Amino acid sequence: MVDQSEQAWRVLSRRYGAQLCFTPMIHAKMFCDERNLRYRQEVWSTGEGDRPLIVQFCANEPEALLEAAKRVQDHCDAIDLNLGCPQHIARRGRYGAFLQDEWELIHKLNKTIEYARMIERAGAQMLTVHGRIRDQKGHNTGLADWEQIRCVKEAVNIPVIANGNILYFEDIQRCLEATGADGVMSAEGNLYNPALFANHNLPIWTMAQEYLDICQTITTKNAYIRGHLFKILRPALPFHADLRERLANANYLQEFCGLVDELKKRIVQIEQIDDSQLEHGTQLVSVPVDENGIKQYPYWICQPNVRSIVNFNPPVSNILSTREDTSNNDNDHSEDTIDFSNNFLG
Ligand SMILES: Cc1cc2nc3c(=O)[nH]c(=O)nc-3n(C[C@H](O)[C@H](O)[C@H](O)COP(=O)(O)O)c2cc1C
Repeated sequence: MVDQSEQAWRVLSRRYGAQLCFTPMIHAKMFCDERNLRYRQEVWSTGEGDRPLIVQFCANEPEALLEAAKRVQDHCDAIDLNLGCPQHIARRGRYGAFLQDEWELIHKLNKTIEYARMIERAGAQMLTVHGRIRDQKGHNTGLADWEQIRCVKEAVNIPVIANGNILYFEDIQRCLEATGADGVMSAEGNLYNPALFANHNLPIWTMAQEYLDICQTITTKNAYIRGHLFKILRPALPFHADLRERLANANYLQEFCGLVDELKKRIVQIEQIDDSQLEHGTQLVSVPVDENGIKQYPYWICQPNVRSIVNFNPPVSNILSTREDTSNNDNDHSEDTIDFSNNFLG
């Protein structure tokens, strides 16, 4: 995840059950540019315990992809090519989901032809499929279509990782059963509750403090930290606008730590919470569920952001895409939907 699956976040996510992590998407050409070492330092760091790790690149020149891959090959377990980013910047840069229009180029990049099967024949050893089309972003995100992922899984022989709609721990098993996939990937679900894979719902301050502790030992950009804290603390921030403001302006690790402590102090006092009971991940046994299947956690517990489900518009039939980058506020829906399912299903 761009700006969000940095080393410190991966350490946290692995502690809570993530068994395989991806780096943020890295621009292969910029990564290899000796005049842009700053970019390389910003987007790439790893260390002990950060395996298995997949490094994701975006590229439209085979040579750049190869060179970038060679630079990291001793520090990771696989290289992933982004074929899913639907943002403006990807269109301008001719990468991500816009390579869907450039099969010749994909063929060159992967030595294959014919999308899912093509990618398999190319020598890809694993395929991660996000069951949304390119236009499903921003307010139109909606639900991912697991049926389409199942079709891809049936069409290829390499392991398939299913992606999309993982809000709760139970969704992992549901998704595995619905798609027949070999694994499940979560992006947004993980950002709002990094303990998703461990079936824990910790207080937001416990999770935030643990992440900040990791950042004490792994240098992490303030912008990344701010982004993560906004998501972890999200359910409580509307009630503490002053802390939201402090978070927006914080520039030192100590400031981040201070505001998380303050938030905790306030909530524990207001809600009369016995924090000692909660530190190690309480299973909230009976959480009410609304008519859309959304669990009604207290606002101080890590929980998914359900924006995309609430605004769900049924997607057109036969959809399929790879992954989407929702990190930018890109609300351009002017493009036509492109249906690749027939190519996948053969
Ligand atoms: C903040 C953010 C950054 C993302 N960055 C990337 C990226 O760098 N590469 C990629 O393939 N997908 C990226 N995605 C898309 C996710 O990998 C995933 O396909 C999408 O969010 C749907 O999965 P989810 O429902 O679990 O969030 C990003 C998503 C988010 C929320």
